[in-house]
Amino acid sequence: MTTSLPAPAPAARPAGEPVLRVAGLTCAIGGAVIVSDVSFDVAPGEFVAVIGPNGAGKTSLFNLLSGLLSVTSGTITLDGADITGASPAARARRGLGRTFQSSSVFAGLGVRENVRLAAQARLGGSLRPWQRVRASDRALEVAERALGRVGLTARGDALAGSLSHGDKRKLELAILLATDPAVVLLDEPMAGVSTEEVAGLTRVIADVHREEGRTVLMVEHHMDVLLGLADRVAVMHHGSLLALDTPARVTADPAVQEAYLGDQL
Ligand SMILES: Nc1ncnc2c1ncn2[C@@H]1O[C@H](COP(=O)(O)OP(=O)(O)OP(=O)(O)O)[C@@H](O)[C@H]1O
Repeated sequence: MTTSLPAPAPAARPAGEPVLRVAGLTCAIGGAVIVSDVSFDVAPGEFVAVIGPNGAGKTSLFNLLSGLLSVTSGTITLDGADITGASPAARARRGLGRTFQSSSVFAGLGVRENVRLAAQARLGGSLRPWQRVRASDRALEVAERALGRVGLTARGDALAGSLSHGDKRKLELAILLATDPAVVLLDEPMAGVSTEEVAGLTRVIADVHREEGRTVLMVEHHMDVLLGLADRVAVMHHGSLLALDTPARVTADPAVQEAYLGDQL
């Protein structure tokens, strides 16, 4: 049984335009500029890695994109629409989804139930009561499909809290996929994952990108994983965008090596 979520509203974005455009993005908090004049475009289906030393502004950039932090100046355009002042929920409805560094899973609920709730919220949020039963059936189908995509079908009945770190990360991804985002922000999806589980999680993320055609932006400290997945790498340093180029060019860039002060890239 296969199903898909309702087709998203037609994009306002003309063909060839970026799916995400960030222009002059700046965020100042209490006199400190934590993101400074960052501009870049992301093409539909592109995989952009976001790297940088600790405190460089990577998570803050994601918080600005997803609406958890307010923009001081600059604009964010998603699929042709200005979302700079939109709420996180409005951005999610427009197709911007994100995972968090810390786990967002309900540990006391079943694995399938966690994903079904996310699908239900997406499908049933604006429905009238008599339409909700149908939405509930469809939410279960969407949940099964998302679990299949991340390889957790067999764990559907398990309590989410009983999963290994790696499987919890897969569950977070399934929860995200159930909301059918066009642009996916992954914030350190490998954090806390055992070395043995990194390869499996990397494959799942690669599939979500290649086979599902989703645009991915990913912050990750596992550099070997990132450089293998990414079309381009954005390097943040002191809140600014230091470089944005192919993995090969970025790793050879003396300014990037300097930013890491000799740390292995
Ligand atoms: N809400 C906030 N209020 C004040 N300062 C903040 C806030 N959020 C982040 N910062 C500061 O902004 C800077 C960038 O932090 P951020 O978490 O974005 O860096 P990062 O590159 O994600 O770091 P890490 O790799 O360690 O997660 C840090 O100096 C941090 O202390």
